[in-house]
Amino acid sequence: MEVSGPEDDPFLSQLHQVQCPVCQQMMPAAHINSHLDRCLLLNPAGHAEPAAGPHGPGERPKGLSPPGTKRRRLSESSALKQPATPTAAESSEGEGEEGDDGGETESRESYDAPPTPSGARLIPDFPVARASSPARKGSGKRPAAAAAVAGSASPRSWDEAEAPEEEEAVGEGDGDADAEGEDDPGHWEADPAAFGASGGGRAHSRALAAEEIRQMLEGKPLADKMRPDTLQDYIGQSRAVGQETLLRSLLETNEIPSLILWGPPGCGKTTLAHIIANNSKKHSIRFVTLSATNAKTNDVRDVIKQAQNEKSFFKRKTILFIDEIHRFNKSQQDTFLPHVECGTITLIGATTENPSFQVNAALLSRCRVIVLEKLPVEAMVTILMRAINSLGIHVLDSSRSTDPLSHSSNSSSEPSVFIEDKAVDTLAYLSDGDARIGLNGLQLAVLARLSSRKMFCKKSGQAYSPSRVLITENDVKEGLQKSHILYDRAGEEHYNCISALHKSMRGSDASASLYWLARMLEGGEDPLYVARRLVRFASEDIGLADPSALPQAVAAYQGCHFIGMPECEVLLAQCVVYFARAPKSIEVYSAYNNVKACLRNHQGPLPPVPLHLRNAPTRLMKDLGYGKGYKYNPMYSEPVDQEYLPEELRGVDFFKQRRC
Ligand SMILES: Nc1ncnc2c1ncn2[C@@H]1O[C@H](COP(=O)(O)OP(=O)(O)OP(=O)(O)O)[C@@H](O)[C@H]1O
Repeated sequence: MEVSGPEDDPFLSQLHQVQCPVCQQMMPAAHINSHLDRCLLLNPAGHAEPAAGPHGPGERPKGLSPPGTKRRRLSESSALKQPATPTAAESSEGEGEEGDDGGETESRESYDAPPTPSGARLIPDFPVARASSPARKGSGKRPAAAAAVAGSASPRSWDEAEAPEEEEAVGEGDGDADAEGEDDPGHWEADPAAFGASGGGRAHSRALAAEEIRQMLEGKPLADKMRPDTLQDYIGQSRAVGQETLLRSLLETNEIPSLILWGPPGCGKTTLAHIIANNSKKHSIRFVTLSATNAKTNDVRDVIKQAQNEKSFFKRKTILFIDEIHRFNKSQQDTFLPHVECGTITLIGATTENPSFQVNAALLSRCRVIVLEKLPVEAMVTILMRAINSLGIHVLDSSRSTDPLSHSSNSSSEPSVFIEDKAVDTLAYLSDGDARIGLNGLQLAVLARLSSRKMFCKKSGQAYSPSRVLITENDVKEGLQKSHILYDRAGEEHYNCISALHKSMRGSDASASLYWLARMLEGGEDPLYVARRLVRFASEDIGLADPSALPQAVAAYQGCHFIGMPECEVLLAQCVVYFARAPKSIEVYSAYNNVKACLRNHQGPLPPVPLHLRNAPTRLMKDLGYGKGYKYNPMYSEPVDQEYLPEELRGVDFFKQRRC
């Protein structure tokens, strides 16, 4: 059961037109959130010229464009170099195909037309530092529409400047990361002023020295540092928590129902729980975090006991967040059931697996399932830009010839670290909707670049000057390769690699099989996807040549399910090598295919089941001749001469050849 809003209905979307509060362009309501994400990139302070008027909707009157300023073209960033892959297509699905409010004369076109791969993101002229993030502040008030970036326009504030209390975390897990912060020597929280929702704060144009940036990036992963605390900074996911969704109203009135957050890795499940935690603490609700990867049933019982005490003595509610809830087995999940039922705890579970299969049906029926989607490229760009701005890194228009490194000014107010716009786009694209990969890839790319520069200066005896450093597209690709092997989990690579694995096992090449397995797992492939393929392989390619292959594959699947990555990788490796070395037989597989072909090619009605093979549980059936003449094999010491196929198929042997 997905929480949905009117924007989910394509028909209503057509009827219900809304106006963008930033650029004034009219568009279907369903597109407003994704449009705003991007429109605000162009008009961070809400200074867009009205699009309607004598020039038509979305058309900018000539001359209104600020001199020397190019507007970022959304469609271009989403087109991103590999437009044909399923990932690219998927990314844009559901988020609307609209471009921005456009610049010059093509705005209307870019709203409707498919993305064009030609242009780079347009950014301000070098070296003038300007922000590109919608979430930055610095220009005084946050534009009213900015709230809608995350689908929020509620007057009720979710981001009152209040330092969140630490979450109560039992065991280790994502929830712990937040609690670690204070003690972490490399700790740095993303400057909330740099992208907060209430105006003021660090201006994007603040120039930071390379060394300063390097120090900020050390320590915790950038993804953790950038985890938003408020719904306003929660990018995308408008179908789940956008304006006018039921969930959003419930959250805003602090009526948190029990929830199952279902979505792919890095799409914001834990982040949404973290935002709910921040908010609930303001209302004196306890928020306890457990990770099903390491929590025991006793931990759950302890939490429930404490929740009961809090409820009866202090009338205090408890929200229990369980990350990776699918890792709990059914009986562990049963532990929650009565307590969710009677309201002792409000359960929020996060899972990457389909809850219909992985969550107890009784528990599921007491929770609202919120489906979070893979983040589209545009949302990824917004998230990356938020990090880039808060780090004080400046985006460089790579189509321009000016070389920032050769710029001679030594003014300390000028930015010293730049990133190519196409590097941001590439990172957004290759992250495949996983913000963690994108942010951590960015962190590695910048750190690697800054560190190599420092090393170079040290080796060459030059004084290390935190002058200009440019992060290129290649740097981010390398960064991604280090943090995450380039692997398109939803696109062609996914199918290419699984096919290569299957063929290597079929060809009995254990070494190559391991290679393809590692390529997928290191690239972030779901181990259960690989395990499912192994189950299939066990029957299709090994079959009766080694009947123990199938139980092995099923065991590997279950093992992966129990322990998850990275521990389960060795289970898969063992199974893959076993299969590569196993004798192969396609006897059953091809015979079964022959039968299917026979059925498919059959002309006319299928032949009836021979009477002697029919069961005869009633007298009437017996009278009709059901079961008559059937020879019960165990009663015969000799082989029984009896027909089992319909009359017209007599003599067909599906193991020998296709006869139909
Ligand atoms: N919608 C979002 N808006 C802004 N930042 C996001 C969003 N989603 C994810 N992030 C960033 O990505 C990081 C990882 O996201 P998060 O931990 O919420 O993913 P997840 O869906 O819980 O993934 P997993 O299933 O792997 O645990 C966060 O720390 C945050 O910085």
